[in-house]
Amino acid sequence: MGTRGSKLALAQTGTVADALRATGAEVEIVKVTTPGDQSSAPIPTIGVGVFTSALREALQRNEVDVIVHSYKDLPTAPEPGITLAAVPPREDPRDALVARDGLTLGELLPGSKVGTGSPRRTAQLQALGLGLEIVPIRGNIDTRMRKVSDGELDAVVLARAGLARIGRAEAITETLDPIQMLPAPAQGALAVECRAGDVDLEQLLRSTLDDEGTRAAVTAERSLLAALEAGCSAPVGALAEIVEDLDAEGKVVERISLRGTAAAEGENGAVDMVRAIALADKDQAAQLGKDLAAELLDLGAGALSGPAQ
Ligand SMILES: NCc1[nH]cc(CCC(=O)O)c1CC(=O)O
Repeated sequence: MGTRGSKLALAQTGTVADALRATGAEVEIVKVTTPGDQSSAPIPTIGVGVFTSALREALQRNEVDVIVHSYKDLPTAPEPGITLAAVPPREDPRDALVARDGLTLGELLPGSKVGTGSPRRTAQLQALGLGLEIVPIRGNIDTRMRKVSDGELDAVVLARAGLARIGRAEAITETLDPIQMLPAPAQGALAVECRAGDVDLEQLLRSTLDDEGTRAAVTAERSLLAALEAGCSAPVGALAEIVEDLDAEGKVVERISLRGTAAAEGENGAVDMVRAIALADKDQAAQLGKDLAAELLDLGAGALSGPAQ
């Protein structure tokens, strides 16, 4: 099983390995270095797939048989020769604030320095109108949090799932409500891949690890992202949830509710975030994402150009 060497990647891969070992399978973990780990340039500059393509190459070269990614780091285009074998149950998808002195977002004074390297988080933080100063940062989770404990920043925004997986959830001072901050498409979910054609392994991975509800939710979110033709660094947020609804006969059925947000040009060229929500049957996840993307485009999403939005 191939993994990046970061604490987060090792924790994620370890969870998947343990689930497989519980079925009696023998698993060996192999570390693969990716250009995303070696460069400290901003992600929007070095491009989508920096964390994932080296792992996929190791898989294609038969150096490893299974790879585990943070699903949100995967490009939206499918990779020939590689199969998404399983999407395990998702962690809490929300973003989290790690602030000094236990502060929440609303308690941060105007001019407070909040660190994030994500255009999506930047745009949504600015849209809150709190007068926060957004400071671009990169590095692993520990490096980012250290900027708060060192006093260089007042707060950082990180994925709750990443903090939970490396055992640092206690540092969270506020879990951000999706009404304020929609997470990245597929945030908190893992993608487990193997070579297409490795059918026995694919079957084992799917039956052991796959979660149908998570798969439907991330399918909707990523279909929205793909339809907006945005990479992982673009300010697109999406969150799908499986909800109970009543059908025409009054019977309880499960549907998918999808919320999305994307950047649009506001007054005087400012970045505005437009938002929309839609509901569909669970087997319509991909179409739901496309429909919501169309609605966001109608509202003005995508009016801005350039790669690093
Ligand atoms: N882009 C980096 C990245 N990729 C996955 C996670 C966290 C885990 C997840 O979202 O599943 C993170 C760190 C973060 O956004 O705080």
